[in-house]
Amino acid sequence: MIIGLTGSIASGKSTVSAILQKRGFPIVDADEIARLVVEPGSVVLADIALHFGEDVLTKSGSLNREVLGARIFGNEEERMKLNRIIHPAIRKEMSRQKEQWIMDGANTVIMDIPLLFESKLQSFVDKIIVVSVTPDIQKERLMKRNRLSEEEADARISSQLPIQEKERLADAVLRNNGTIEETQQQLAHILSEWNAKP
Ligand SMILES: CC(C)(COP(=O)(O)OP(=O)(O)OC[C@H]1O[C@@H](n2cnc3c(N)ncnc32)[C@H](O)[C@@H]1O)[C@@H](O)C(=O)NCCC(=O)NCCS
Ligand SMILES: Nc1ncnc2c1ncn2[C@@H]1O[C@H](COP(=O)(O)OP(=O)(O)OP(=O)(O)O)[C@@H](O)[C@H]1O
Repeated sequence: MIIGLTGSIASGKSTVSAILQKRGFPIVDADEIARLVVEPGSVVLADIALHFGEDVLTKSGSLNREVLGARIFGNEEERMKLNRIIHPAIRKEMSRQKEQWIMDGANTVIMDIPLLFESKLQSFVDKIIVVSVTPDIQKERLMKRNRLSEEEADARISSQLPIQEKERLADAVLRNNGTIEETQQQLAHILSEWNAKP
């Protein structure tokens, strides 16, 4: 079974994915792949520099994530431009890793994809878990983790589908407002209902 793990920015996907990894589930992580495909020397990074200018690169030639983030969050045209450049490479590598895990005999593969609904990737997966938080907690955790102002946090949150919409499209919703232990319990319940084993 392929389980899609999604949610909103800073709702707790990586936290849940770390719990799953500890329990032995193989993880395909779209954020990690997004970093892999822009490594110095890659075609995708060259393409980004061509379309966004050399100032999105650091002196050593790697991607300056802070600069590019500030350019795309809050500017829909720029964000779509980046998505068009980087998403095909991310999708290709996600499929490759998934196939590899299946060939290696995994029963269940977890695909952690923040933009699963926005990018219409539902057909990649059999079941979808949405990790959800209330808007206040989400903003607070995002501002703290990324050291963002309220305005910057709002720009990132509003670049994605509203969390309520994602909840409606989910097979299961994990409410990550409380402690990690509470989240862990909800997760165990979902996995046992689906009989999902690594
Ligand atoms: C703009 C970049 C360089 C900013 O890097 P930064 O280290 O600040 O953020 P990071 O990559 O850790 O992403 C954090 C979260 O932001 C959200 N996010 C990232 N990219 C996007 C996007 N294009 N649209 C909407 N939300 C996004 C996701 O929820 C993600 O989990 C980076 O996010 C990026 O390369 N984005 C494009 C790739 C992408 O769409 N990634 C999302 C998963 S496919
Ligand atoms: N139940 C919880 N209690 C307290 N803090 C939490 C909880 N769950 C997650 N956090 C914290 O909230 C922040 C966001 O969580 P996490 O990074 O897992 O979200 P994410 O959905 O993966 O984010 P992104 O979309 O940006 O990749 C992190 O700093 C994390 O440590």
